[in-house]
Formats: sequence, structure tokens, C-alpha cells
Amino acid sequence: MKVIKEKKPVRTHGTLGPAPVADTPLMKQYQQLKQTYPGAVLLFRVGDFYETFGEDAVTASRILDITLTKRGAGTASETPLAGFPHHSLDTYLPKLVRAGQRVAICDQLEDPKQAKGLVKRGVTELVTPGVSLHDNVLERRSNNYLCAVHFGKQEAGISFLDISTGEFLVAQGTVEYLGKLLQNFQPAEVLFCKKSRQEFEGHFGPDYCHNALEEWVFGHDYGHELLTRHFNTTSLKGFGIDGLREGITAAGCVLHYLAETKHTNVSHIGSIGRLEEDKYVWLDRFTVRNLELVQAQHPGGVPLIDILDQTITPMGARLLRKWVVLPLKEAAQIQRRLDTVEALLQTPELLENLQQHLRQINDLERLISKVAVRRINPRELLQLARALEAIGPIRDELAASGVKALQKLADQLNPCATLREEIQAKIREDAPILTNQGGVLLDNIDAELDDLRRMAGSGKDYLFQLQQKAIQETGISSLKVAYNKVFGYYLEVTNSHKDKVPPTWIRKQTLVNAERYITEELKVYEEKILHAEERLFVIEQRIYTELVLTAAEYVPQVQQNARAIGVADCLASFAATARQHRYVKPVVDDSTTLDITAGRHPVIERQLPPGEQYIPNDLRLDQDDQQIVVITGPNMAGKSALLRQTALIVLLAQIGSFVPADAAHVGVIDKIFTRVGASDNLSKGESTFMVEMTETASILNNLSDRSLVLMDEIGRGTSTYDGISIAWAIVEHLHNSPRARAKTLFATHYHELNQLADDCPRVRNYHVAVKEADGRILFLRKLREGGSEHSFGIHVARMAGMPTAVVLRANEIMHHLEQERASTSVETDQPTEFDDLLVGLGDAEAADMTGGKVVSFNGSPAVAPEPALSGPKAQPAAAVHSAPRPSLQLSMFEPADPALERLRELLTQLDVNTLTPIEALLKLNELKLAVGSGR
Ligand SMILES: Nc1ncnc2c1ncn2[C@@H]1O[C@H](COP(=O)(O)OP(=O)(O)OP(=O)(O)O)[C@@H](O)[C@H]1O
Repeated sequence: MKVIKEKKPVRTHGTLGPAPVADTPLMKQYQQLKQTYPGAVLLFRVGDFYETFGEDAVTASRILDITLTKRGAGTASETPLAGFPHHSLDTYLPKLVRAGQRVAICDQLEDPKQAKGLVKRGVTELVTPGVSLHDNVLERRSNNYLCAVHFGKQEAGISFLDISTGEFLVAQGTVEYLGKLLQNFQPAEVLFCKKSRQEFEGHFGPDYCHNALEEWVFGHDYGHELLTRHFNTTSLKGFGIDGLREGITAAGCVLHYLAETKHTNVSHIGSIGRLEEDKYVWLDRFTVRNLELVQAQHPGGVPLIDILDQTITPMGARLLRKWVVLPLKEAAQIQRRLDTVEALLQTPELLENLQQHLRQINDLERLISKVAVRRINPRELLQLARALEAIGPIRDELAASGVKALQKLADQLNPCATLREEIQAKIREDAPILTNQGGVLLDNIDAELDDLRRMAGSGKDYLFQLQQKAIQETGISSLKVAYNKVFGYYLEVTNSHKDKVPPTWIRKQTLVNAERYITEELKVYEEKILHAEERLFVIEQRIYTELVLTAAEYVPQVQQNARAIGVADCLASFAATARQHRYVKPVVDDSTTLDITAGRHPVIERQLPPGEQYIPNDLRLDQDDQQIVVITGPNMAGKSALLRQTALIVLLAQIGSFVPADAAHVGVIDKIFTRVGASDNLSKGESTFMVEMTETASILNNLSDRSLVLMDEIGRGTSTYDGISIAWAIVEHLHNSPRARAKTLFATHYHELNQLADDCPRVRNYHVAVKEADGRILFLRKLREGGSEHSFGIHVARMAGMPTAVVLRANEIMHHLEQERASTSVETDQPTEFDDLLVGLGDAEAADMTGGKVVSFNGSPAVAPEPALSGPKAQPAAAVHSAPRPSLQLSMFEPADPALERLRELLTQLDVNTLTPIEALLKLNELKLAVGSGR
């Protein structure tokens, strides 16, 4: 086959072109392999090139920017062709994988020189976004997870595996829990069953890089069998996961996929851990996103992790990302971390020494994984030895620290001295990456190896002497002995001297300016040298492989080292951040208080322009008196910053970090819910408002006394009155719910909500202070007690550079509207989206939301009916507490209309406790249709 030498970058966006035709034995072989790996780009090794054909060639040339040419141009078997030299695999493979492609690497399985007929070829590795050991594909400081999801009848199962570290996790629970885990772990590839595609995308969106597998892979018994076989156990009890039926299915699917992608040496996956929902603070996926914990929401934004991360090793960096999204709930466990950070801060020398040694550690975890899968090169093996060399001093440092938690870590460290010494005694410091071309091992390891080296070395000396002799004999001073793969050793004579060449020399090749010859003597020596070299390479490879096998016996110890190093690194990072950014140790206990003195936003305070200071604020929430704080203030005042900083301080405290404040007392929080009146779903074409409401309903259904709720501009996706009504009802619900007194921060533009405090004793009004001077406002950023009088949107518009005429006109309209509002009385009681929200909540919640003043769904009063519903829906905001308040719920259930009768019937049948938000939405739609059609 013709090999294309010059590869000029050409972009192609054409059609896929004809598929390759199996017109030769080579193409037949290609077709067979291609059919075995449908959906993967097949890199087909031919000689020194990896070639792609047909559709694959079009894809490869587009992603890799390589020439797209044709095989069999002008013939019936014409097909697109694109290829690259085999030694460029490391450059091109990551590009394909990062572009979301699965790549099957097909190699020559025998030496083409020895092959009789067609060279044997086979796929040696299937690299996919979620299953990769290639450094160029992986990010050093974050994990690369493959994930499998399985939807069961009651619950769903999920499993994560990072093959590059051996970490294998499983969980089972509600779809919401899975959504949260997907958001936390950000898998590179998700596997699910073909028939679950719609369900998966309905819940989690279409954006995950995924692979839909056949239904039979998702069987519990099959999964169980794969797991027990892999771990060589009879049951899964030892891992504490035997009850997780759906989780086991998902984990089995992960192992199945490893085998399918030809990853068979996976002994480094030594255990499977359970992600226990109860152990960690519940952060719904919106909270992880809104608080920008590990990922900024907008390009150029800075996530919390960037401020926090002062880890030195990749193990530390990867662990910190997990700690940040999985804050702890057990006060004692948190306290242990905090005490250790304090000890490190109080002993600067210990912290410095520890960090100094950590710099030598490298990626111990991924290095040992490469040992397990037998894909470690000599230089990496040396790195492993150097990393192990640093374990001893770290162990000594931690052991002598006098700090209990650090001493415990020291106990887990094992310098694996025997292995380290063996590596260092065998591998040359300047060893190459490849193991098949010699120069890997030191002298005096193997007698035969030493002999062969001498022979190869002296052979080369001999060739030099032969060159000198030939120069003397022929008088051709420019004559040289050289080597190439085709002719072996030869004598090269320039054209000007070729008439001096003796007749016994055999001409082998004619170049433009020179002739190349061989002689009998040269051939004999060449044989000897090449034979010695070949044998030498074989011996080196054998000894190297034995060394890797020896190293493989240390996988569990080295993995344990890696884990302990990760923890030490994270704690040291907390101490370093606390020192650098003036964080303090929070008091974390089982009380129900949240009391922050002079709290700051950890990210914004680092982003302010030089000379600007972040204004700290105090904030206290307590379920017994100040349970809900309604914060009003103009746009840009700093309301969102305050909400977020409160959540971030809680979160930092509960991952064991010091916090940006002068003091903080954090009674352990079990759930953090965040809802920001969103506009970000608009791009997906969803009804923003509906999404907002469905999610809010889900929040309200899941609260506990220990929960922290942040509501930022909830209701702004609808008209002002609706918005105020919804916001009002939600605050009431949070206040009156008999189930939970969740601590709540509620930021709003609707200053009307300040009137809530009159009815609800645990609701307190605060505002972010601004100063008005000369018709302009100055942001003071200070949280003060009391509500605010009016909104300042127009002032902000002026600040933003809105033309004066527009600003003046806006002022005029606002005054007009305010006057109108004051003179209007009771508003319409048509059902609105607010009613829809109640539908999603169920009887108990609906009653909670309206302060127990709602008529139950079967039409009779659920509680002694009071004449007025204290929701503002029914009246304009300005008159909330003065006008009589008709119940919008009553209007919804007047019995006269048969459609409404039917609606009532449907609602009564509904078990809202088992509905997911998505199902609730669908149900709602159904109900609307039912009412509309009069069914
Ligand atoms: N305490 C503070 N000290 C200094 N700067 C602050 C402080 N709080 C907020 N800021 C700055 O003010 C900007 C606006 O704050 P934020 O987004 O919290 O206002 P907001 O009241 O929520 O506004 P909007 O209602 O428009 O969402 C922030 O991006 C930040 O740069």
C-alpha cells in the first residue's frame, strides 16, 4: 500500500465518502476488525503508519488536521484514507479521545520480517474518554472517571471507576442523588442501557459523553459474578455493598466495559467503596454549580477550589476536589481535621518540611497503576523509586509531630525500601523511555548481558578500525562506514573516488553523489554485532519485565502510601491557605447555631481590584429565634455575595478547613440547598420559571432542622405579583413547616416581603446598606437590621451607563406604577403557576405553605378554616396586610365544574412522595390537559 509521506493539514467537512471495500487480504483483515469494534475509530497499523479508512478517515482528518486522501483513487474500491506515523500516536491519540471518540488501536502482532503471508494484526487497546491510562489524555490534578448508571424499579445505581488510580466507587439511591453525584464527579464517560437513553437524558441532560450498551450487560447476577470474580471473593459483604442491587449492576457494567476495552490487567482495582449518602452534606447539583465549588459557571470565573488548592501532589489535588464536594456531617471527624490544620499552622517548621518532602512525591498513585497494568516505562519506574525515597522522611516528620492524626498517617506510610533499592540498583539514571532498544539497565546485573555489551561495543570499535584500514588501503580519506536498516553496515564512497574502490567490494546502492558497498569481512562482523545487540535487547526486556512484576507485588502498599500522602497534602494545603488568606478555625459542633463574625467571600475577596477591601459582615441564624433572614437591597448591593459566602463558610468548616471570618460557630448542617432565580435554563429551551418552581418544590420537600436554604431572587422569572406571591408563600412555608425549621437566607428585590416579619416571629428583616447622595447610590456592602424602603434598579441602570433620558423616563413610570398600586384593591384569583407549585407539593406541604390555612384536596377543610389566606397572591403587594385575603386554593377546587371534579380525583390518586420533579412536571402537564379537554 502506498504510504503518504507528506501530510499537509487540510480541513475537510465533506460527506463521509464510500466505505472501504475488502478487495485485498489486508482490507479483508481491516473489515473484520472494524466490524468487531463498531463505533470506534480504528487505527490500523500498516508498516510505520497508523491508517484510518472510510468514515474513520474523515473523522480523523477533521479532528487531527491531517491530510485526507484516497485509497484506490479512481477505482471501484476508492475510499477516504488518512494516517499518521506510528511514533506520533502519543500526539494524536489524546486529540481523538478528548474529542469524545473511542479509539481502537490495532497493532501488528508479529514481526513483519518473520511473518509468513499477511502480518497478524489485532486490537491491543480500546481507548475511550473514560478509560485511559495515557498521560496526555489525563489531567494530573483531577480524576478521570468512567461511570455506569442503572435505573431500577425503585432506585437507581451508579458506579465510578478511575482506572488510572484504581479508585472504584458505587452508590444507590434516588435519581436526585445520582444527579448530585454526576455533578460532583464529572465523569468523562457514562455508560447506560440502550433502552434507558431517554430516561437518562430526561433526568441528566444530553451533554454527558456516553455509550449506550446492550440490555443484557445490566443484569444483577452478571454484575455480581463479575465483581466477585474480580475481587476473588464469594460475596460482596466485605465491601458493605451486598444490599445495593442496582449499584452492583452498575459496577458490574463498569467491569464488563473494562474487559471490552481490553483492560485485563487491573489488579490495582483492589477494592470497591460505597458512597454513603448519609455521611456527607447533601449539596444538590444546583448548589455545587451555583456555589462554583469546582467549576466556574462562566468563562473566566474562578471556582472555590482554585483559591483553596495549595496541594503539592496530584493525589492531594484529586482528594481535595472530592473533599470539597463531599463535606462531612460528623462533628468529631470534622474536629479532627480542624485540629490537625491548627497544629500544622502552629508549627510552621513542620508544615514547611512536610511540603518540601511532598514536592518529591510525584504521582505515586498513577505510577503504581501503570505498574499494575504493565505499562510503566523505565523513566517512570525511576520516578516511582524517587517518590518512595521521599516517603521515609515524611513518615519521620509526621511521626515526630506529636499530632495524633498525623502520627496515624505516619503509621500508614511504608517506604517500600526493598523495591526502591532494587529499581535504583537496576535502572540507569539516563534510561530511555522505550525498553526494546537497550540502555535501560545498569552493568553488573547479568553476566550474559555484560558479555554481550562488550561484544557489541568491541564490534563497533572493530568497525571503526575497519574504516581506518579501508581509508589507508584505498587512499579515500572521506570513506565512511555507516548503517541503515535495509542494507545493514556499508562503506560509502563519494562519486569522485569511486574508481579507487577495490573490485572485491560489492556495490549495494547508488546515490546521487555516492556509492555504497559491502564486503565479506563487514558482513561477518555485522552478523556478530547485530546478533549480540538483538540478544542484548531480549535480555534487557526480560529483566525489566521481571522488575515490573516485582513492583506489582507492592501495589497495595504503594496505594496506601498514595492515600495517606493525599490526606497529609490536603491538610497541609488547608494550613497554607489559612495562613495566606487569614482564615480562622471555626467552632463546629452539634448545636443548631450558625453564627459568623466578620465573614468574607473566599473567592470575591481575592478578585477585588488592588486597593479595594472586601467588606466583612456578621450573620447569625438560629432555628429558635432568627430562623429566616430576608435580605433586601438594590441590585449589585452584595446580597448574592452574602448568601454564597455563608454557604461557603459552612462548607469550608465542614470539610475541615479554616474559614474566611474573624470567628465562626457552625452547628453541623446536613443539607445545603441553593436556588437562584435562574435564567440559565433558557438556553435549553425549558420554561425557566417552571424549572425553578419544580426544583423549589423538591427543595421544600426535603428539608430538615439542620438544613441551610439559600434563596436568591426566587420568583423573578414571572410577573412581579406572581413573583412576590411565590416568594411570600415559600418563606411562610419555611417558617411554618412543622417538619423542619431550616435556616434560611432569602435575598429579594421585593421589599414588600419585609411585611412577613409581622406575622412570622422567626423571620427577620435585614438589608444591605447603600447611601444615596445627589441622586446616586454608594454601595456600603454592610448588612444592617431592618428592611429597605424601595428598589434601586433605576440607579443601577444609571451606573451602568443607561442614557439619561431612559433613566428619567423609568423614574417617571416607576412613580406612576407605585401610585397605581397603592390605589388598586383585590386582584384576580385566577390560578397561576403558584397553584402548579402547590400541586407538586402534596397536602401536607400545601398546608404548610399557607400556614395551615388551606382546604385539603378532597374539598373539606384540612384544618379549621380561617377566613383569610395570608398569601399575597390575592392582593397587590402594597396591600398585603390590610385587605381581606380570599383563598386561591378554594377557587381551584370549587366542585361545580366536571373538569375540576376530574382534576380533584386525579390529584387524590397522586402519591406525591414518590414523584421525582420530572415526573411531577409530566403529571402536571397531564392534569392541565385533563382540565383543558374536560376529561
Ligand atoms: N462585602 C463586599 N465587599 C466588597 N465587594 C462586594 C461585597 N459584596 C459584593 N461585592 C461586590 O459587588 C458585586 C455585586 O454583588 P452581588 O452580586 O452580591 O449583588 P446583589 O445584591 O446580589 O445584586 P443583584 O441583585 O443584581 O444580583 C460583587 O460581584 C462583588 O464584586
